[in-house]
Amino acid sequence: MMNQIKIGAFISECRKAKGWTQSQLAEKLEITDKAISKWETGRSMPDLSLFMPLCTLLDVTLNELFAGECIAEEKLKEKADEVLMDVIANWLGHDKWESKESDTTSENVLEVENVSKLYETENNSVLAVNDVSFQVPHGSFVGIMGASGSGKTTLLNLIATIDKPTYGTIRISGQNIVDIPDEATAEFRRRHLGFVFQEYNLLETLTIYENIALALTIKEVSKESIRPTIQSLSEKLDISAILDKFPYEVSGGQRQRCACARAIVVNPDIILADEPTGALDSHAARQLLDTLAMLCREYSATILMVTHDVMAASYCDRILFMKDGEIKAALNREQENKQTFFTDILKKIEWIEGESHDVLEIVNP
Ligand SMILES: Nc1ncnc2c1ncn2[C@@H]1O[C@H](COP(=O)(O)OP(=O)(O)OP(=O)(O)O)[C@@H](O)[C@H]1O
Repeated sequence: MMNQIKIGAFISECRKAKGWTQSQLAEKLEITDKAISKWETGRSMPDLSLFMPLCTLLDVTLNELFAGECIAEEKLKEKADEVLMDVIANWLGHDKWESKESDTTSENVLEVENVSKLYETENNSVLAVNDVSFQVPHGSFVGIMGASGSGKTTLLNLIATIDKPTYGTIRISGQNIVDIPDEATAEFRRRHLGFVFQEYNLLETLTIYENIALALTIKEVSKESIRPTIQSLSEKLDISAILDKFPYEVSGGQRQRCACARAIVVNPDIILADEPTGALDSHAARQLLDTLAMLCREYSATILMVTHDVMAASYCDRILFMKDGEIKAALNREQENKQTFFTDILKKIEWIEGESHDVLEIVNP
C-alpha cells in the first residue's frame, strides 16, 4: 500500500519549505485545517481532485507526491513505474495485485466479521451493533429483520460506508472497507454499491432516463452503449413507457423500480436496500420485490435488504434476525414456496420475541 505516513511527512516538509502554516495551505486549497493535519500525520490521503492543485502549490510532481520524496532526474523512469503500481493498488484498495485474485475466487461478496458499533453520548452509550458476523454469497438475496431499535439501519450504514464500526472488519469483494479514508468513501459507494432506499432520491430535475443514464456516465460507460443498456433493462423492469417522465410524474412503485434500474445498471458488487417497500401499497410492494428477486436470478445481483415486513422477507433466500444489536437467528429458504417460508419466518420471530411479535408488520403474501 502507499506509505501514507511518508507522503504526509513529505507534504509537511514541502509546506514548511514554502513558509506556510497548515491554515495558509488549507486556505489556498479551500479545505479545512483539520484535513491538512490528517494528511501530514498520515491519517488520511488527499482527495483525488486535490492532487494536482496540491502539487502545483508545493512545486512537486505527481510522482514525487505519491513517492513521498523528491526524485532525481535519472531515477525518474524507474520510480514512476513503481509509484504507478502503488497508486493503482491503493486506488483499488488492495495490496499490489494479491487481493485481486481473492476478488475473483471469493464467493462471498460481503463478509462481516465481529462488527460492533458503540454510540457514545455525554450521558450514555448504546451498543447498537454487538459482535455481528455473517457472509452474503454472490447472487443471493439476504434479508435483515428485527424490531425497531434492533440495530438494522446502523448495520446497513456501516456496510454502506456511511458510518465506521467501533470494532470489526467488513469486506466487500475482498476489500476491507473499514480502511477506506473518509474522503474516498463517496467514490467507493459510486463504484461498488447500489442503493434502493425507502425515500430514494431520484433527481427531480432529470427524467427517469436521465437519472439512470447519470449513473452510467459517472461509471464512465461509453456514450454509445448507454441507450441500448437502459432500453433493455427498462423493458425487464416494466418502466420503458415512463423513461421520458420526471420522477414526480410517476407512482411510488414506478419510482422504486427506477431506483432499482439505477442501482443495477452499473453492475455494483452489492445492492443495499433499506425498507424499500416501506412507502408502497401492497401491489406495488410485491411488484418491487418481484423485481429485486428477478435481478438476483437473471442479473446475478447480490442484495442485502433491511425490512420489518414479513411479506418482503419471504422473497429472500436467507434471513438474519436481529435483536438488541445481535444476530439471534438465521433462516434459509430451501425448496419451499413463499407461503411456507412466510410461515417459517413467523415461527422464528415468535421464537425470538416470545409472543410480542406485534412490533413487526405482518402482511400475508
Ligand atoms: N447516531 C446515533 N447516536 C446514538 N444512538 C443511536 C444512533 N443511531 C442509532 N442509535 C441507537 O442505536 C440503536 C439501534 O438503532 P437503529 O436505527 O440501527 O435500529 P433499527 O433496527 O434500524 O430501527 P428502525 O427499524 O426503527 O429504523 C437504537 O437504540 C438507537 O437509538
